[in-house]
Amino acid sequence: MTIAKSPLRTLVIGAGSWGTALATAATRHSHSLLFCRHPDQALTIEKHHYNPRYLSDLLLPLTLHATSDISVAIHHLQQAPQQSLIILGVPVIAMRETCQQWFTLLQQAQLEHIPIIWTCKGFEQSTGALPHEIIHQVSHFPHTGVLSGPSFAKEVIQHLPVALTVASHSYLVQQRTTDILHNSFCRIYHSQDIIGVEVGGALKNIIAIACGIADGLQLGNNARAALITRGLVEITRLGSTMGGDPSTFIGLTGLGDLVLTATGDLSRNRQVGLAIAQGKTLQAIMDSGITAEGVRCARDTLARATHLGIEMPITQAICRVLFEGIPPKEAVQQLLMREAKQEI
Ligand SMILES: NC(=O)C1=CN([C@@H]2O[C@H](COP(=O)(O)OP(=O)(O)OC[C@H]3O[C@@H](n4cnc5c(N)ncnc54)[C@H](OP(=O)(O)O)[C@@H]3O)[C@@H](O)[C@H]2O)C=CC1
Ligand SMILES: O=C(CO)COP(=O)(O)O
Repeated sequence: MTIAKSPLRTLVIGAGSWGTALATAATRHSHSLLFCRHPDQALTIEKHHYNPRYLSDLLLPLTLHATSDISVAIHHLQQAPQQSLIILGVPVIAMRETCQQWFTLLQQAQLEHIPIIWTCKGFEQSTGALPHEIIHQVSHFPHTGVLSGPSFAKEVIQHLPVALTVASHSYLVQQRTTDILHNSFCRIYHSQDIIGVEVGGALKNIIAIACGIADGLQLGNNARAALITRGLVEITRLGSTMGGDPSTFIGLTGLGDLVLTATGDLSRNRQVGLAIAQGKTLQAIMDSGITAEGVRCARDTLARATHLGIEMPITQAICRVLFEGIPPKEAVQQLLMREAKQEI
Protein backbone atom coordinates (compact mmCIF):
# COMPACT_ATOMS: atom_id res chain seq x y z
CA MET A 1 0.00 0.00 0.00
CA THR A 2 1.34 3.49 -0.79
CA ILE A 3 1.60 5.95 2.04
CA ALA A 4 -1.05 8.18 0.47
CA LYS A 5 -3.54 5.33 0.91
CA SER A 6 -2.43 4.26 4.40
CA PRO A 7 -5.09 4.83 7.05
CA LEU A 8 -2.46 4.94 9.82
CA ARG A 9 -1.53 8.19 11.56
CA THR A 10 1.24 9.07 13.96
CA LEU A 11 1.59 12.17 16.10
CA VAL A 12 4.99 12.63 17.76
CA ILE A 13 5.05 15.19 20.56
CA GLY A 14 8.56 16.51 21.21
CA ALA A 15 10.74 17.42 18.26
CA GLY A 16 14.13 16.64 19.78
CA SER A 17 16.54 14.08 18.38
CA TRP A 18 14.54 11.00 19.27
CA GLY A 19 11.10 12.45 18.46
CA THR A 20 12.41 13.45 15.04
CA ALA A 21 13.91 10.00 14.47
CA LEU A 22 10.71 8.15 15.42
CA ALA A 23 8.56 10.51 13.36
CA THR A 24 10.88 9.78 10.45
CA ALA A 25 10.64 5.99 10.94
CA ALA A 26 6.85 6.34 11.17
CA THR A 27 6.66 7.84 7.67
CA ARG A 28 7.22 4.33 6.24
CA HIS A 29 3.74 3.11 7.15
CA SER A 30 1.78 6.11 8.39
CA HIS A 31 1.03 9.78 7.91
CA SER A 32 3.52 11.14 10.39
CA LEU A 33 3.23 14.56 12.05
CA LEU A 34 5.88 16.00 14.37
CA PHE A 35 4.70 18.52 16.95
CA CYS A 36 7.32 21.23 17.60
CA ARG A 37 7.31 23.84 20.36
CA HIS A 38 8.67 26.49 18.01
CA PRO A 39 6.82 27.70 14.85
CA ASP A 40 10.06 28.42 12.96
CA GLN A 41 11.25 24.87 13.69
CA ALA A 42 8.05 23.39 12.24
CA LEU A 43 8.28 25.69 9.25
CA THR A 44 11.88 24.68 8.50
CA ILE A 45 10.98 20.98 8.68
CA GLU A 46 7.98 21.52 6.38
CA LYS A 47 9.84 23.69 3.86
CA HIS A 48 13.46 22.58 4.01
CA HIS A 49 13.17 19.05 5.48
CA TYR A 50 15.65 19.27 8.33
CA ASN A 51 15.26 19.98 12.04
CA PRO A 52 17.14 23.22 12.72
CA ARG A 53 17.47 22.49 16.48
CA TYR A 54 18.54 18.83 16.52
CA LEU A 55 20.65 16.68 14.17
CA SER A 56 20.39 19.54 11.70
CA ASP A 57 22.81 17.97 9.23
CA LEU A 58 20.38 15.13 8.47
CA LEU A 59 17.81 15.39 5.71
CA LEU A 60 14.29 14.28 6.72
CA PRO A 61 11.80 12.57 4.40
CA LEU A 62 9.54 14.80 2.33
CA THR A 63 6.61 12.80 3.71
CA LEU A 64 7.32 13.93 7.28
CA HIS A 65 5.12 16.85 8.30
CA ALA A 66 5.54 19.22 11.23
CA THR A 67 3.40 21.73 13.06
CA SER A 68 3.50 23.93 16.13
CA ASP A 69 -0.28 24.37 16.06
CA ILE A 70 -2.04 22.18 18.61
CA SER A 71 -5.35 22.28 16.73
CA VAL A 72 -3.61 20.93 13.60
CA ALA A 73 -2.15 18.09 15.69
CA ILE A 74 -5.56 17.21 17.15
CA HIS A 75 -7.17 17.41 13.71
CA HIS A 76 -4.50 15.01 12.38
CA LEU A 77 -5.67 12.41 14.93
CA GLN A 78 -9.36 13.13 14.35
CA GLN A 79 -8.96 12.07 10.71
CA ALA A 80 -8.56 8.45 11.84
CA PRO A 81 -8.78 7.99 15.62
CA GLN A 82 -9.05 4.20 15.27
CA GLN A 83 -5.79 4.03 13.28
CA SER A 84 -3.59 6.45 15.20
CA LEU A 85 -0.62 6.33 17.55
CA ILE A 86 0.74 9.09 19.80
CA ILE A 87 4.44 9.07 20.70
CA LEU A 88 5.69 11.23 23.57
CA GLY A 89 9.29 12.08 22.67
CA VAL A 90 10.11 14.40 25.57
CA PRO A 91 12.60 13.70 28.38
CA VAL A 92 11.37 12.64 31.82
CA ILE A 93 11.78 16.18 33.15
CA ALA A 94 9.01 17.31 30.76
CA MET A 95 6.73 14.26 31.05
CA ARG A 96 4.23 15.46 33.65
CA GLU A 97 3.76 18.89 32.07
CA THR A 98 3.42 17.37 28.60
CA CYS A 99 0.89 14.75 29.76
CA GLN A 100 -1.15 17.30 31.71
CA GLN A 101 -1.39 19.59 28.70
CA TRP A 102 -2.05 16.98 26.01
CA PHE A 103 -4.24 14.54 27.92
CA THR A 104 -6.72 17.30 28.71
CA LEU A 105 -6.87 18.19 25.02
CA LEU A 106 -7.23 14.54 23.98
CA GLN A 107 -10.04 14.03 26.47
CA GLN A 108 -11.87 17.14 25.27
CA ALA A 109 -11.62 15.81 21.70
CA GLN A 110 -12.70 12.31 22.86
CA LEU A 111 -9.43 10.84 21.65
CA GLU A 112 -8.40 9.15 24.90
CA HIS A 113 -8.62 5.66 23.34
CA ILE A 114 -5.72 6.31 20.98
CA PRO A 115 -2.63 4.26 22.00
CA ILE A 116 0.11 6.38 23.58
CA ILE A 117 3.75 5.39 23.99
CA TRP A 118 6.58 7.28 25.69
CA THR A 119 10.33 7.06 25.28
CA CYS A 120 11.91 8.87 28.24
CA LYS A 121 14.47 7.21 30.50
CA GLY A 122 14.65 8.16 34.16
CA PHE A 123 12.76 8.92 37.36
CA GLU A 124 10.86 12.16 37.96
CA GLN A 125 13.09 14.17 40.26
CA SER A 126 10.51 15.66 42.61
CA THR A 127 8.50 12.44 43.16
CA GLY A 128 10.85 9.58 42.18
CA ALA A 129 8.06 8.32 39.87
CA LEU A 130 8.77 6.18 36.83
CA PRO A 131 7.21 7.49 33.58
CA HIS A 132 4.30 5.00 33.72
CA GLU A 133 3.50 6.22 37.24
CA ILE A 134 3.41 9.82 36.02
CA ILE A 135 1.04 8.78 33.21
CA HIS A 136 -1.27 6.96 35.62
CA GLN A 137 -1.27 9.88 38.04
CA VAL A 138 -2.28 12.26 35.26
CA SER A 139 -4.88 10.07 33.54
CA HIS A 140 -6.50 6.68 33.30
CA PHE A 141 -6.13 6.36 29.56
CA PRO A 142 -6.53 2.68 28.67
CA HIS A 143 -3.86 2.12 26.02
CA THR A 144 -0.41 3.21 27.14
CA GLY A 145 3.09 1.74 26.98
CA VAL A 146 6.81 2.41 26.83
CA LEU A 147 9.09 2.14 23.78
CA SER A 148 12.75 1.54 24.54
CA GLY A 149 15.91 -0.24 23.41
CA PRO A 150 19.34 0.47 21.97
CA SER A 151 18.77 3.26 19.48
CA PHE A 152 20.76 6.33 18.59
CA ALA A 153 18.45 8.82 16.88
CA LYS A 154 21.01 9.66 14.20
CA GLU A 155 21.27 6.05 13.01
CA VAL A 156 17.48 5.65 12.93
CA ILE A 157 17.12 8.75 10.73
CA GLN A 158 19.75 7.19 8.45
CA HIS A 159 17.60 4.01 8.28
CA LEU A 160 20.35 1.83 9.79
CA PRO A 161 19.00 -1.38 11.41
CA VAL A 162 17.58 -1.07 14.93
CA ALA A 163 15.56 -3.27 17.31
CA LEU A 164 13.18 -1.78 19.88
CA THR A 165 10.83 -3.15 22.52
CA VAL A 166 7.37 -1.87 23.29
CA ALA A 167 6.15 -2.82 26.75
CA SER A 168 2.48 -2.55 27.55
CA HIS A 169 -0.43 -4.47 29.03
CA SER A 170 -2.50 -3.30 26.08
CA TYR A 171 -2.51 -5.48 22.97
CA LEU A 172 -3.64 -2.45 20.99
CA VAL A 173 -0.51 -0.52 21.98
CA GLN A 174 1.75 -3.38 20.91
CA GLN A 175 -0.13 -3.91 17.66
CA ARG A 176 -0.38 -0.26 16.63
CA THR A 177 3.28 0.38 17.45
CA THR A 178 4.23 -2.64 15.34
CA ASP A 179 1.94 -1.64 12.46
CA ILE A 180 3.54 1.79 12.35
CA LEU A 181 7.19 1.27 13.29
CA HIS A 182 8.05 -2.32 12.30
CA ASN A 183 9.70 -2.18 8.87
CA SER A 184 12.73 -3.34 6.91
CA PHE A 185 15.18 -1.42 9.11
CA CYS A 186 13.28 -1.28 12.41
CA ARG A 187 12.27 -4.42 14.35
CA ILE A 188 9.70 -4.17 17.12
CA TYR A 189 9.59 -6.71 19.96
CA HIS A 190 6.81 -6.95 22.55
CA SER A 191 6.93 -7.15 26.35
CA GLN A 192 4.55 -6.70 29.27
CA ASP A 193 7.28 -5.76 31.72
CA ILE A 194 6.85 -1.99 31.89
CA ILE A 195 8.84 -1.61 35.13
CA GLY A 196 11.75 -3.72 33.90
CA VAL A 197 11.93 -1.83 30.61
CA GLU A 198 11.73 1.59 32.29
CA VAL A 199 14.27 0.81 35.02
CA GLY A 200 16.76 -0.74 32.56
CA GLY A 201 16.53 2.34 30.32
CA ALA A 202 16.97 4.74 33.23
CA LEU A 203 19.86 3.01 34.97
CA LYS A 204 21.99 2.19 31.93
CA ASN A 205 22.62 5.93 31.62
CA ILE A 206 24.52 5.94 34.93
CA ILE A 207 26.78 3.11 33.78
CA ALA A 208 27.30 4.93 30.45
CA ILE A 209 28.65 7.90 32.41
CA ALA A 210 30.92 5.52 34.36
CA CYS A 211 32.26 3.98 31.14
CA GLY A 212 32.82 7.44 29.66
CA ILE A 213 34.91 8.33 32.70
CA ALA A 214 36.87 5.06 32.52
CA ASP A 215 37.55 5.45 28.80
CA GLY A 216 38.42 9.13 29.26
CA LEU A 217 40.98 8.10 31.87
CA GLN A 218 42.24 5.43 29.45
CA LEU A 219 41.66 2.64 31.93
CA GLY A 220 41.43 0.11 29.11
CA ASN A 221 39.01 -2.41 27.61
CA ASN A 222 39.10 -4.69 30.66
CA ALA A 223 37.83 -1.91 32.90
CA ARG A 224 34.99 -1.08 30.51
CA ALA A 225 33.90 -4.73 30.33
CA ALA A 226 33.97 -4.99 34.12
CA LEU A 227 31.89 -1.81 34.49
CA ILE A 228 29.29 -2.99 31.98
CA THR A 229 28.98 -6.43 33.62
CA ARG A 230 28.92 -5.24 37.22
CA GLY A 231 26.71 -2.33 36.16
CA LEU A 232 24.21 -4.83 34.81
CA VAL A 233 24.28 -6.59 38.18
CA GLU A 234 23.39 -3.30 39.90
CA ILE A 235 20.62 -2.59 37.41
CA THR A 236 19.17 -6.08 37.85
CA ARG A 237 19.40 -5.92 41.63
CA LEU A 238 17.45 -2.68 41.93
CA GLY A 239 15.16 -3.31 38.97
CA SER A 240 14.00 -6.72 40.15
CA THR A 241 13.43 -5.40 43.68
CA MET A 242 11.25 -2.70 42.14
CA GLY A 243 9.17 -5.35 40.37
CA GLY A 244 10.92 -5.81 37.03
CA ASP A 245 11.39 -9.29 35.55
CA PRO A 246 15.11 -10.22 35.91
CA SER A 247 15.17 -11.56 32.34
CA THR A 248 14.18 -8.15 30.97
CA PHE A 249 17.54 -6.76 32.09
CA ILE A 250 19.44 -9.05 29.73
CA GLY A 251 17.23 -8.03 26.81
CA LEU A 252 17.30 -5.10 24.39
CA THR A 253 16.13 -2.50 26.88
CA GLY A 254 18.64 -3.59 29.53
CA LEU A 255 21.89 -5.13 28.37
CA GLY A 256 21.29 -3.99 24.77
CA ASP A 257 20.89 -0.33 25.63
CA LEU A 258 23.65 -0.57 28.24
CA VAL A 259 26.17 -1.87 25.72
CA LEU A 260 25.14 0.78 23.18
CA THR A 261 25.45 3.78 25.46
CA ALA A 262 28.45 2.53 27.42
CA THR A 263 30.49 2.02 24.24
CA GLY A 264 29.00 4.30 21.57
CA ASP A 265 30.35 7.83 21.37
CA LEU A 266 26.97 9.12 20.16
CA SER A 267 25.69 8.61 23.73
CA ARG A 268 25.32 11.91 25.54
CA ASN A 269 25.64 10.16 28.91
CA ARG A 270 28.92 8.60 27.83
CA GLN A 271 30.00 12.05 26.58
CA VAL A 272 29.36 13.45 30.07
CA GLY A 273 31.72 10.83 31.49
CA LEU A 274 34.38 11.58 28.87
CA ALA A 275 34.14 15.30 29.65
CA ILE A 276 34.39 14.69 33.42
CA ALA A 277 37.54 12.63 32.81
CA GLN A 278 38.97 15.62 30.90
CA GLY A 279 38.52 17.73 34.01
CA LYS A 280 35.39 19.63 32.94
CA THR A 281 32.98 20.52 35.75
CA LEU A 282 29.49 19.05 35.81
CA GLN A 283 28.06 22.57 35.83
CA ALA A 284 29.92 23.48 32.63
CA ILE A 285 28.83 20.25 30.94
CA MET A 286 25.15 20.63 31.85
CA ASP A 287 25.18 24.36 30.95
CA SER A 288 25.83 23.30 27.36
CA GLY A 289 22.18 22.12 27.30
CA ILE A 290 22.98 18.44 26.75
CA THR A 291 20.15 15.97 27.52
CA ALA A 292 21.96 13.44 29.72
CA GLU A 293 19.36 11.90 31.98
CA GLY A 294 21.90 9.73 33.81
CA VAL A 295 23.12 12.69 35.85
CA ARG A 296 19.83 13.31 37.67
CA CYS A 297 19.07 9.60 37.62
CA ALA A 298 22.27 8.73 39.50
CA ARG A 299 21.25 10.74 42.54
CA ASP A 300 17.63 9.48 42.47
CA THR A 301 18.79 5.89 42.03
CA LEU A 302 21.24 6.03 44.91
CA ALA A 303 18.57 7.48 47.21
CA ARG A 304 16.18 4.71 46.23
CA ALA A 305 18.81 1.97 46.59
CA THR A 306 19.84 3.27 50.01
CA HIS A 307 16.19 3.31 51.07
CA LEU A 308 15.75 -0.29 49.87
CA GLY A 309 19.07 -1.45 51.36
CA ILE A 310 20.50 -2.38 47.94
CA GLU A 311 24.21 -2.16 47.24
CA MET A 312 25.08 -0.12 44.11
CA PRO A 313 28.79 0.69 44.35
CA ILE A 314 29.23 1.97 40.78
CA THR A 315 26.25 4.29 41.11
CA GLN A 316 27.59 5.46 44.45
CA ALA A 317 31.01 6.16 42.93
CA ILE A 318 29.42 8.15 40.09
CA CYS A 319 27.44 10.24 42.61
CA ARG A 320 30.65 10.97 44.54
CA VAL A 321 32.35 12.17 41.38
CA LEU A 322 29.39 14.16 40.05
CA PHE A 323 28.05 15.73 43.22
CA GLU A 324 30.82 15.58 45.83
CA GLY A 325 33.68 16.58 43.54
CA ILE A 326 35.79 13.49 44.29
CA PRO A 327 38.46 13.13 41.55
CA PRO A 328 37.48 10.32 39.14
CA LYS A 329 40.79 8.49 39.73
CA GLU A 330 40.14 8.40 43.47
CA ALA A 331 36.62 7.01 42.89
CA VAL A 332 38.12 4.27 40.70
CA GLN A 333 40.58 3.35 43.46
CA GLN A 334 37.76 3.23 46.02
CA LEU A 335 35.78 0.90 43.75
CA LEU A 336 38.73 -1.42 43.15
CA MET A 337 39.77 -1.59 46.79
CA ARG A 338 36.41 -2.83 48.05
CA GLU A 339 36.62 -6.16 49.79
CA ALA A 340 36.83 -9.27 47.59
CA LYS A 341 33.50 -11.06 47.31
CA GLN A 342 31.47 -13.78 45.62
CA GLU A 343 30.66 -12.74 42.03
CA ILE A 344 27.08 -14.00 41.75
N1 LIG B 1 18.33 10.65 21.32
C1 LIG B 1 18.26 9.34 21.31
O1 LIG B 1 18.98 8.70 20.56
C2 LIG B 1 17.28 8.62 22.20
C3 LIG B 1 16.60 9.27 23.21
N2 LIG B 1 15.74 8.57 24.00
C4 LIG B 1 15.01 9.22 25.06
O2 LIG B 1 14.01 10.06 24.50
C5 LIG B 1 13.79 11.21 25.33
C6 LIG B 1 13.97 12.46 24.50
O3 LIG B 1 15.34 12.49 24.14
P1 LIG B 1 15.93 13.35 22.98
O4 LIG B 1 14.96 13.55 21.88
O5 LIG B 1 17.21 12.75 22.63
O6 LIG B 1 16.16 14.73 23.74
P2 LIG B 1 16.46 16.13 23.05
O7 LIG B 1 17.17 16.94 24.06
O8 LIG B 1 17.10 15.91 21.74
O9 LIG B 1 15.00 16.75 22.81
C7 LIG B 1 14.12 17.00 23.87
C8 LIG B 1 12.77 17.39 23.30
O10 LIG B 1 11.86 17.58 24.38
C9 LIG B 1 11.37 18.93 24.33
N3 LIG B 1 11.19 19.47 25.67
C10 LIG B 1 12.13 19.67 26.59
N4 LIG B 1 11.60 20.20 27.71
C11 LIG B 1 10.29 20.33 27.46
C12 LIG B 1 9.19 20.80 28.21
N5 LIG B 1 9.34 21.24 29.47
N6 LIG B 1 7.97 20.76 27.65
C13 LIG B 1 7.81 20.30 26.39
N7 LIG B 1 8.81 19.86 25.63
C14 LIG B 1 10.03 19.85 26.16
C15 LIG B 1 12.43 19.71 23.58
O11 LIG B 1 11.85 20.87 23.06
P3 LIG B 1 12.76 22.16 22.76
O12 LIG B 1 13.64 21.80 21.62
O13 LIG B 1 11.76 23.17 22.42
O14 LIG B 1 13.51 22.47 24.02
C16 LIG B 1 12.81 18.70 22.54
O15 LIG B 1 11.84 18.65 21.53
C17 LIG B 1 14.84 11.11 26.44
O16 LIG B 1 14.21 10.64 27.58
C18 LIG B 1 15.86 10.12 25.92
O17 LIG B 1 16.47 9.37 26.95
C19 LIG B 1 15.49 7.26 23.78
C20 LIG B 1 16.15 6.58 22.79
C21 LIG B 1 17.08 7.20 21.92
O1 LIG C 1 19.17 6.07 25.15
C1 LIG C 1 19.81 6.24 24.16
C2 LIG C 1 19.96 5.20 23.13
O2 LIG C 1 19.16 4.11 23.37
C3 LIG C 1 20.50 7.52 23.94
O3 LIG C 1 21.50 7.62 24.89
P1 LIG C 1 21.97 9.02 25.41
O4 LIG C 1 20.78 9.66 26.06
O5 LIG C 1 23.10 8.73 26.34
O6 LIG C 1 22.41 9.81 24.21
